[in-house]
Amino acid sequence: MRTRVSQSYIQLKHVRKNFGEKQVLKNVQLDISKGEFVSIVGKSGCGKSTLLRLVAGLDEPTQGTIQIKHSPVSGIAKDVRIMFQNGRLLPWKTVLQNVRLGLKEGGTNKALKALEQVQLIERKNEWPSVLSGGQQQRVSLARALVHSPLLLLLDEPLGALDALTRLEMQQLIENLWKEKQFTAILVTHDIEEAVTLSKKGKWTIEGLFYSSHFS
Ligand SMILES: Nc1ncnc2c1ncn2[C@@H]1O[C@H](COP(=O)(O)OP(=O)(O)OP(=O)(O)O)[C@@H](O)[C@H]1O
Repeated sequence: MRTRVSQSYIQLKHVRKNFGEKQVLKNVQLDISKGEFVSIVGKSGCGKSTLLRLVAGLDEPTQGTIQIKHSPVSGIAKDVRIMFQNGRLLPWKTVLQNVRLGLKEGGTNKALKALEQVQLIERKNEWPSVLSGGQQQRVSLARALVHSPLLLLLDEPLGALDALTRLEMQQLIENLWKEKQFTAILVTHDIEEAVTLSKKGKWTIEGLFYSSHFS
C-alpha cells in the first residue's frame, strides 16, 4: 500500500492553545505550500500572534502538531525569521550593526547588500532613533532577510505606518518575496493589505474563511 506524501511545507493539525483556562486557538488546521504568501486576517485578540509564535517555535501548542518540511517544530528554527510591528531594533547599535547582528564571516557584506535591497544603504551608520517608522521597519525587514530565511513570519509589521508608507512597504515586501521566493505568513487587521499581498500566492478566500474561524 502506498502512503500519500503531503506536499505541505508547513502543516498545522488540530492545533489548540490554552493559556490557563482560556482557549485561544481551537482545532486550527492549516496547510501552506513552499513559496506561498499566506495572510491571516482576524479580530484583535483572536490568536493571530499566538499562532505565529507557535509556528516560530517560541511557544508550544497545548494539543496538536506543527510541522515544517515534515519535521515537528521544536525550539526556534534557524531558517525561520519573525518581524514585528515595532521593529525591535537595538537603539544602541547603528543601522548596519542591527542588520549584521548574529552574522559571522562575511556578515558585513551581506548586511550592506540587505540594506541596499531595502534602499537604506545611505543611512547605514545612523542610529535607529533618527529614522522614521517606515525606515525602521525597512531595517527590520533587512535584518530578517539577511539570514535568507525559508519562512518569514510577519506579525502586523506595517500596522503603525501611515497609509502611503504602508503601500510602499507592501510593494517592497512583495518584490522581495518574488525575488527571494521565501514562504511568508502575514498577520494583519487590514483585509485590503491581505488581499494585496496574498493575491499572487494561493490564498484568498480560503485564508479569510480560515481566519474567520479563529474567534
Ligand atoms: N502568554 C500569554 N499568557 C496569557 N494569555 C495570553 C498570552 N499570550 C496571549 N494571551 C491571550 O491570548 C489572546 C490572543 O492573543 P494574541 O496576541 O495572539 O491575539 P492577536 O489576534 O494577535 O491580537 P492583536 O491583533 O490585538 O495583536 C488574548 O486574549 C491574549 O490576552
